[in-house]
Amino acid sequence: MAQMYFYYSAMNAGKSTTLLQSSFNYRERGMSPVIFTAAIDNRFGQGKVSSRIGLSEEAELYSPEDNLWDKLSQMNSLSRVDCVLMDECQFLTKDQVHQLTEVVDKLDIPVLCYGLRTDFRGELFEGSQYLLAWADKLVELKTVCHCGRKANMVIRHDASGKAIADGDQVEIGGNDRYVSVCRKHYKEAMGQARQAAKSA
Ligand SMILES: Nc1ncnc2c1ncn2[C@@H]1O[C@H](COP(=O)(O)OP(=O)(O)O)[C@@H](O)[C@H]1O
Ligand SMILES: Cc1cn([C@H]2C[C@H](O)[C@@H](COP(=O)(O)O)O2)c(=O)[nH]c1=O
Ligand SMILES: [Zn+2]
Repeated sequence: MAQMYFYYSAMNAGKSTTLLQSSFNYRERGMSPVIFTAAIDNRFGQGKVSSRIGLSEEAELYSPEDNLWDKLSQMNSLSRVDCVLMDECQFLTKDQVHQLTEVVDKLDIPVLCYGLRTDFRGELFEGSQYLLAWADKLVELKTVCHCGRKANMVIRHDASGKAIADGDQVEIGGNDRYVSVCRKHYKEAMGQARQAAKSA
């Protein structure tokens, strides 16, 4: 029986790298994986999954209004899909996570989802919330804070490099806007950001 996996982490933990490595593993066994990424995240050009260490592959795009069951069942009827690799899964909607469970349960295709657990405010993204609730396997990918602890939180900076405590949940960016840190250093940064906002 196929399963749904959620590989989650803070930013810069190697999610895209791991996804591309899985794709390579499927292909070298003569199998056909399909890669999807969020249309909104166009940091490395649209229709591509790229890792910061230089690997890159073509990807299908998804947007919140897309029905992933319709897309994937149609693709699978034209040519067998052996595995679905989904990047930036924090941007999935609740309905789309449900559609992906249907791909696993009805088509018996493994779905491997990669994404952030929480946003810069420490709140769950919608996609991550339902993946944490419904995936068969939860796998944490780890990265390191500047202090050496596991970095499981993400700080967003403004243009001048100051940590921000509030704002829209979604803002596309990379190392220029975000840094992954441990919970202790996240709390310190948020305390300073709130203090600065009060005295401004
Ligand atoms: N196989 C690996 N070996 C060593 N470092 C890695 C490996 N994969 C990723 N990294 C490190 O992780 C960083 C982030 O990789 P990336 O896949 O872009 O992360 P994410 O998708 O989680 O943001 C890279 O810059 C590199 O420092
Ligand atoms: C923390 C946080 C992140 N985002 C965005 C920033 C990036 O475009 C992606 C995550 O990229 P990754 O390196 O592949 O993990 O998500 C956001 O919109 N809001 C946030 O709070
Ligand atoms: Zn730390």
